[in-house]
Amino acid sequence: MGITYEDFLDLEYEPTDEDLVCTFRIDPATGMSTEAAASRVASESSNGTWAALQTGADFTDMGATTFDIDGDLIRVAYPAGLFEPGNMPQVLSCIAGNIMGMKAVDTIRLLDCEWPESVVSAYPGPLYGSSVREEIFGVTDRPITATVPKPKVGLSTAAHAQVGYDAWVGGVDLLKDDENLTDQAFNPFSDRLTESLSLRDDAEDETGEKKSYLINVTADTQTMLDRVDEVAAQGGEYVMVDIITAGWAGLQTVRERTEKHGLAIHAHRAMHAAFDRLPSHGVSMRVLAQISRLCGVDQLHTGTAGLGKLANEDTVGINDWLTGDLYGTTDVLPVASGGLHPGLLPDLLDATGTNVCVQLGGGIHGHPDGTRAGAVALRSAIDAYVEGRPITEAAEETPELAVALDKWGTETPR
Ligand SMILES: O=C(O)[C@H](O)COP(=O)(O)O
Ligand SMILES: [Mg+2]
Repeated sequence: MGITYEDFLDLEYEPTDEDLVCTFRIDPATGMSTEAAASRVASESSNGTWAALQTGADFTDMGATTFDIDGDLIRVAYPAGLFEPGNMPQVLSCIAGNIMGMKAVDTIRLLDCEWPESVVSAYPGPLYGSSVREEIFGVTDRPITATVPKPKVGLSTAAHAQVGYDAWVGGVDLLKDDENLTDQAFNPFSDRLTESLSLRDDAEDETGEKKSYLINVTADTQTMLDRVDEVAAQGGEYVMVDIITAGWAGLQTVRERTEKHGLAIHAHRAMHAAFDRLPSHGVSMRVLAQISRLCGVDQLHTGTAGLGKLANEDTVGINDWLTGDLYGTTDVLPVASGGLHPGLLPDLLDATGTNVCVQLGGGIHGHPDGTRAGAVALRSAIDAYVEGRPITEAAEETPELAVALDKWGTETPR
C-alpha cells in the first residue's frame, strides 16, 4: 500500500457525523492546479507528506479528504480519530499547522469549522457564558458594561483602582485591565487586586449594584494558576486572559483551575489580527472564536461590527455562532470593544443585540468631565436603548451624555 497526494482528494466522499469539516480558501501556487493544491492541504494537515509513502499492516489511516471544491473554496473532512480528545494545540497542529506555510499555495485561510459532537464533547466549554449577566450581575434586560482605565499602562495602583471606583459608581459593571497590564513595577498584580476589590466593595455599598473586576492574569502557565488562586482567595469573580498571546495550552490549564474556584474567564484577543487580518491568509476570527468556546472562555472580544477603531470581520456572524447551540454546551458572551463611545451604541446594539458586554475605554475616560461623567453617559445611553428611547432624548435629562454626544457625535474613530 502506498499513499500519494491523489489519495486525499475524493469529490464523491460524504463526510460522516464524526468528521471535523474545515472550509479553506486557497490560492494555488503558480503552475499548481486547484485539485493538486487541495489534495496537498488534506495530505499535509493529516498523515501525508511531499513523498509517496509505503504503509504496512500496523497503520491506522487517519487521512483527511478534500471532498468539495468550489472556486477557491475547498472543504476538507478529518476523521475524529486524528485528534487527541481535549487537546486544542494538537488539533491546530493539524488543521492550521504546516499547511499555513506550504509552497503549494501562495495563500491559505481557514475560514470555518463544523465541529462534530465527538470532538466538542472532549472540551469543557464555558462555565457561565452569557449567564454571567444574570448570575453575577442580576441583569436580564441590558448589556453589561466594562471599562479599561487609560492610559493603558503607567497608572499607579492607587490611581488605577480609583479610576475603577469612579467608573463603577458612575454605572459601569466591570473594571477591566488592559491587555498589556499584568504585574509591572508601577502597578503590581497583588496590590492592584487587593486595592481594586476593596474599592469594588465600596462601590457596591454606594450603588447597591453588583460590581466586578477583570484582572489580567496573563503570564507563564504556572504564574497564571497562582494568580487565579489569588483572585479566588480575595473574592473576585473573574480572571482575564490574553488568550492568543498566552496560548491555547495555557488557557486550557487555566480553565481547569477556574472551574475549581467557580471563576469566569474574560478572553482578550490581542494578536488575533496576526492570524485573521489579511482576508486571504491565516485563521479567521470565526475559527478563533470557535476554539475559544471549546476551551471554555465565558466572554470574548469579537469586535464592534465595523463601528470602532479596530479592523473587524464578521462580528455579527461570530456572535451568532458563540451564542448559538453547540450540542447543548454553554454559550459565550460576546464583548464589543475598541474605539466605542456612547454615540455609537444604538448602531452597535442594533447590530449585535443586547446579549453582549459593551466595553469603553477612551469613550469613558476621554469624557471632558472625567471618568465618572463618562460612565454616567454610557449607562444612560444603554438604559435609553433598552427602554426603546433615542439616546438624544436621554441626553436631555443626563448632561453627561449630552456632553459625550456633543464631543464625539456618531463618528467612528481611527
Ligand atoms: O482592551 C481593550 O478592549 C481596549 O483597550 C479598548 O480601549 P478603547 O475603548 O479605548 O478603544
Ligand atoms: Mg486594550
